[in-house]
Amino acid sequence: MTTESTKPLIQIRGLTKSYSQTTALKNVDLDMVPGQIIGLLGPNGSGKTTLIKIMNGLLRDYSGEILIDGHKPDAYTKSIISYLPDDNYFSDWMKANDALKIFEDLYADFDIAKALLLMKRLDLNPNMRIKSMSKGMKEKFQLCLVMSRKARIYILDEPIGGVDPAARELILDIILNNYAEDAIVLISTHLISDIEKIFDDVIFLKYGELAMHKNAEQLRAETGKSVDEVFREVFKC
Ligand SMILES: Nc1ncnc2c1ncn2[C@@H]1O[C@H](COP(=O)(O)OP(=O)(O)OP(=O)(O)O)[C@@H](O)[C@H]1O
Repeated sequence: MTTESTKPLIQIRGLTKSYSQTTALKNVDLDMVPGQIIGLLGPNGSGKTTLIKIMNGLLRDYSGEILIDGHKPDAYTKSIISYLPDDNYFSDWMKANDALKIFEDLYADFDIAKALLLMKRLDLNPNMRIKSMSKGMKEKFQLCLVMSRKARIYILDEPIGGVDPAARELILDIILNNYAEDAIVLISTHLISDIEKIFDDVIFLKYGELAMHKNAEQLRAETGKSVDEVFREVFKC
């Protein structure tokens, strides 16, 4: 029986996306249920960002179907997804405080007090100009914004790529402790060994095709290996 909590919040069927010469996604089927942190893994060019962009309604010319809470990507699905892109989207003139105000205006579910608290934990000054932040500081700041929304789905594209190893643990702790129990957190990353302990499920994409979607604990039990080791075997890296 499908209960409310096991009913997929994200359903993808036969998803295919081509860019002129390249097929970035081929016939991908995926179900994602609430209450899970899911690792979206694959080597460079395997289609992770393409999938994330389609989920966020940023790419529309695909074939197949993607339903998020029963809706094709649209204004409603944007309102329930909190998205951390892998690039910086702020203007040069902005201070952190300005971005906080913009988030407050844009998203009804944004909790500014929470964002300020997370910034304090990460030693970020709200009066700092975003342009003057280092790459790692910008990443931390964007994560504070994104995790301060009470969203049903969080999509984090490389959330710890630019931060130093010492801060990574703190960031993982912030991710783990700041999403609702019935939300989905989808994390795309190359730093598998650093993050895998927080994954419930892992998805492997290989040349745009779904190579695996499995419970991380089950994968480790079946293979006697870490997710990182299995990944290196599958992708020979
Ligand atoms: N705008 C574009 N125009 C043409 N081809 C593209 C475009 N964006 C992506 N591609 C191609 O689609 C494929 C998938 O790219 P995508 O960015 O989705 O991979 P990725 O798994 O996110 O890679 P990475 O780990 O390097 O970020 C690649 O072959 C890439 O060259």
